[in-house]
Amino acid sequence: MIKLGTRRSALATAQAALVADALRNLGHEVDLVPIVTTGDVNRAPLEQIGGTGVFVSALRDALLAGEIDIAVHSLKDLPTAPVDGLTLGAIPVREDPRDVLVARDGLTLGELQTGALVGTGSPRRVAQLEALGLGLELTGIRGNVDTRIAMVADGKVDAVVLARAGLARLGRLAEITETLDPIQMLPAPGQGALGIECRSDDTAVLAALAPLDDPGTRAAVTAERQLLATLEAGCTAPVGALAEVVDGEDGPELWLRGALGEDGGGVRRLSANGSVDDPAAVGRALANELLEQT
Ligand SMILES: NCc1[nH]cc(CCC(=O)O)c1CC(=O)O
Repeated sequence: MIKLGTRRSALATAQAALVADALRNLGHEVDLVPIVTTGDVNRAPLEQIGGTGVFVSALRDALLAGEIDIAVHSLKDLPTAPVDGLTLGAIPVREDPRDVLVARDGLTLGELQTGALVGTGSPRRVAQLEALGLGLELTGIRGNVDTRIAMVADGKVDAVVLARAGLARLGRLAEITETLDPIQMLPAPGQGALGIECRSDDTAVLAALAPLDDPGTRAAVTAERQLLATLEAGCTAPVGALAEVVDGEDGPELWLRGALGEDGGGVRRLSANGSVDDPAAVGRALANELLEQT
């Protein structure tokens, strides 16, 4: 019996169900264990209560205490610092990593008028939206995906920016009015990917998780997360990153794009290629290049 810990939000529940089903299809018995985190109870802005890491620590505590055997995380919410005794046993194939616009009347970003109110609490999204110079009015919002979409329907904002992957997992792709090109809006490091965490010494669970791992996704998100770690940006800082395994002249290569919000507004963007066998090196190199430009 594998005990899978999950938060109660619709997105966390959907993601836990995906992993539970995959494990059951492989013949494992899975028990879902609900976990409540500070971020679910306290509605204050995330920056005030410790960033998106607050969603993660309760799950990690339960893992280390043996109350659960695996935790399913949105990789973009998982702090980059390793935790003693825990490891990512599997990183499954990722969903479309891009951000999307959900706007009133089917509008796209380019169709929103100057002064249109766009809801997002993410410094990464704010930095990149402002850099487009569209004169949009940005307002910090928090809440789950349903709440954010409801703010558009209720006329509280003209649009919100969300991760496409979340909408896909909640069956709400029909709400999207535009999928944003990463040239304008680089997603968060790890966006669209799940990280399945377990105890490093739990050989039975590690063996159960191994078939769920996708090496290409693991390489891509390793590069993105190393870029973030090297920038020492933490999870609420304005960093965008997107890596892909592409066919190079001498076989597969890792292609990484990075975006860094600057203090005075504006966004610095760079990209790098490197070996699929050392994705962290690609992330580190690109981070250093971005820092050199400051
Ligand atoms: N920060 C909340 C969060 N964490 C993961 C997702 C979406 C799913 C994913 O990116 O894997 C979302 C919602 C959003 O940003 O729209």
